[in-house]
Amino acid sequence: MNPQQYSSTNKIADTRYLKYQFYTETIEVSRMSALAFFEAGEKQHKGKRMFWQNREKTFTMVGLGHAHILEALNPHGRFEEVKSEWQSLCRQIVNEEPDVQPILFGGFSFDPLNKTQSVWTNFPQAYFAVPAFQLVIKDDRAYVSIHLVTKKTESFNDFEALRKERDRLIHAAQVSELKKYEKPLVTKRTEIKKDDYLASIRKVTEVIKAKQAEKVVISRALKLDFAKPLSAASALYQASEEQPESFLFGLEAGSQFFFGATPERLVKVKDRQALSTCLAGSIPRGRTVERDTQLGEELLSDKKNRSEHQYVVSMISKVFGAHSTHVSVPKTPKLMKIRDIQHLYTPVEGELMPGSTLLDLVRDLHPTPALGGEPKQEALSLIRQYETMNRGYYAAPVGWIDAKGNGEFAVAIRSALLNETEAYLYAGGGIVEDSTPEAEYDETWVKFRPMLRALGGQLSDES
Ligand SMILES: C=C(O[C@H]1C=CC=C(C(=O)O)[C@@H]1O)C(=O)O
Ligand SMILES: [Mg+2]
Repeated sequence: MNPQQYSSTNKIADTRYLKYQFYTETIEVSRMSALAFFEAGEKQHKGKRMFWQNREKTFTMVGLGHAHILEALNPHGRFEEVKSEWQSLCRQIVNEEPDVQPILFGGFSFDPLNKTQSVWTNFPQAYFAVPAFQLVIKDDRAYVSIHLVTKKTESFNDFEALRKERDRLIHAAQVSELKKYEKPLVTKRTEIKKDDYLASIRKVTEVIKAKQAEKVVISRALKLDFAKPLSAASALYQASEEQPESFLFGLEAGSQFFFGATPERLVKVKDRQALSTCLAGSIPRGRTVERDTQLGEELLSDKKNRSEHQYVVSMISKVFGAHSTHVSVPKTPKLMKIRDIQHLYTPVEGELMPGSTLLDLVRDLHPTPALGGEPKQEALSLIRQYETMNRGYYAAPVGWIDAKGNGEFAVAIRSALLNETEAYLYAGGGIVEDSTPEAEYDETWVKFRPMLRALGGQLSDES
């Protein structure tokens, strides 16, 4: 691979990978179910699997096993660390494949400075991996790649063993019966620190009225207990059934599995074209067409929701202005209608400037005021102060980047952490001057709905 493919302005001299060789081999295979491939790795690769499907369903990636792991330890430089390590590693690619690139998949925690004890024990501040076996389905074609990152110069035997395992996985995925996954049986549903959540909204609203911040996103968690452990494949299946019009992602870290079906793109880069989505401001769907349209119109003209949205548009436009040219931002939001909820939505596009990369955009965008607030640092410190939980990877960037610098990150909302027989679900909302705790509380219930339905935790009077 040509080292110049990456920005030549990367001045961090990284010698860590000079001794490594990064071998890749890709074959085209008959199309198969991505979930069946994920499931085929249940025994050999459990704890080290990844799943991604974009909102448009034109790109699906499944990763099984880790050829290489990148974990960033420095809370202040984690984006840089991942970026420079990935660039260095890509320089060691021995042979370039024409159809698909090796992918680095993973995510970041929402706030590395939040020290609140949490259930996210297996997830470091940044957790990325190059899969040993990578299935990519795009343009109606399927490819399986093997990746081997090694210091050994003679790795013929290792590669032979990987080919055998690849063929086993493909065969298992192609001949497996389509599994019927049962809805899990929920034995208990707990609202975590509901009173603290309501109190935090009151406090934050006061702080906003006192002009110490303009917007702060406050969230809360629900816990579900299951009669028996829920498999990662089954959780993904349920999420895709319930929320097909979203990004679908899953990231395993040992016995824990973070997954979700989010409508929100943080940023995508393809051939140096960058695209982000401003998504903030919400109202439920109506039961009839008339009511639905009426609610949509109400959302479009509601002052509080428009202000929630505008902070996001301004911030994303500003970040795009710093990293790209030809920035386009529609003047007024549209509606994004998904199964349970309607959102205000504004796409932002631009052409990356030389020297700017996808991970630079991720670093500067996260968290947008759709998940953090405005101003960013004040909002983060208010969240640390008033939100009595640790978000872990909820509301943080999860996604992928390939060896050419193309990739996409979603904002990991409408998500849950699966921890054997328990699941933690998260939802929040943008608090502005005229927010009320009751309305925000109701809004979180609507946002919990897709994951609750997927995990069988909805009450019988909820749909
Ligand atoms: C924080 C969440 O949603 C964000 C994204 C869209 C709309 C939002 C809102 O209207 O408050 C939130 O900013 C969540 O789903 O947990
Ligand atoms: Mg809102």
